[in-house]
Amino acid sequence: MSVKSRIPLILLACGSFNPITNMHMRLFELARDHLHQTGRYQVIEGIMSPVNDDYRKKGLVSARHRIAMAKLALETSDWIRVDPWETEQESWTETVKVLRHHYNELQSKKEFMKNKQPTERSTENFLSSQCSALPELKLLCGADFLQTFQTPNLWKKEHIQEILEQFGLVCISRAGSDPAQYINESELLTKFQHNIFLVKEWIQNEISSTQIRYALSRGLSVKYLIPDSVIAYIAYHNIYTEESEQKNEGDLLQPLKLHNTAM
Ligand SMILES: Nc1ncnc2c1ncn2[C@@H]1O[C@H](COP(=O)(O)OP(=O)(O)OP(=O)(O)O)[C@@H](O)[C@H]1O
Ligand SMILES: NC(=O)c1ccc[n+]([C@@H]2O[C@H](COP(=O)(O)O)[C@@H](O)[C@H]2O)c1
Ligand SMILES: [Zn+2]
Repeated sequence: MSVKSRIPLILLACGSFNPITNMHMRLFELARDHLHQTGRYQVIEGIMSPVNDDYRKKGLVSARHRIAMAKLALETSDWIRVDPWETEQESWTETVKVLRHHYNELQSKKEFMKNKQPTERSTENFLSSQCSALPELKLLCGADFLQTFQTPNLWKKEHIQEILEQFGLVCISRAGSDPAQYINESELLTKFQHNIFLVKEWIQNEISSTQIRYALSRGLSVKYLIPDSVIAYIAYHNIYTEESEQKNEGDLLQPLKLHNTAM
């Protein structure tokens, strides 16, 4: 299959990014390599969508800062961008609705670009009149994210189904998580496994935002784990403190509040 006849594809990663780490950016690079190696896809854009403040996760600092840090970190990427839409909504948005939003955006852009000249931007090029099909939009995540599908009251079954059936998932391995096992254990995931790309990261790396926040709060170095520009931003605004770590302490995650019918 020539590069031109490949299916254009956009990767969307949803998460706290509190703060963004080098591994968050690696997820995109790993997923793109894997999809290109299938010979069927051409990855044209990566979108990082930080979660709304109303998600209520412990230690979640303001979206304004999380967005600013992600923008700084992604300055050196020519294909991954941060999208603030989720953070601009009045409350937390279910992930399937974030996917729907971005897909609708693509459709509107396509309509707009119909008779326009191609520009230097990759996505707009694909949306111009030369290409009839819309790009596919897939949710990008780490293996622990896939595991959360099993948590009672966290996800609606019909949402998991829509994510898998209408969009698809690209899942990067993570130490301590066995995505193949989660698929086997779930009838729904097994049914749609043709739409789940499992990507093995051979250079295992257990950077996590939580560990970064802990290190920072103890005054330890996080250099080479997150970009220098992000380290400088955190220091300048004194973002991660003992106080910020107490935020939402004891609170229930918004999806659990919304989906727990027993409450
Ligand atoms: N080291 C890693 N390996 C694989 N996937 C990762 C890794 N770190 C983060 N991810 C993935 O990145 C996405 C966003 O994750 P998130 O913002 O929760 O980061 P995190 O490092 O897991 O933070 P926290 O420690 O606060 O949970 C999720 O899909 C998560 O699985
Ligand atoms: N039902 C849902 O749509 C649902 C439930 C739990 C988490 N999520 C999303 O998954 C991501 C999880 O991020 P964290 O791993 O940082 O908690 C967030 O973007 C959150 O909005 C979605
Ligand atoms: Zn996480």
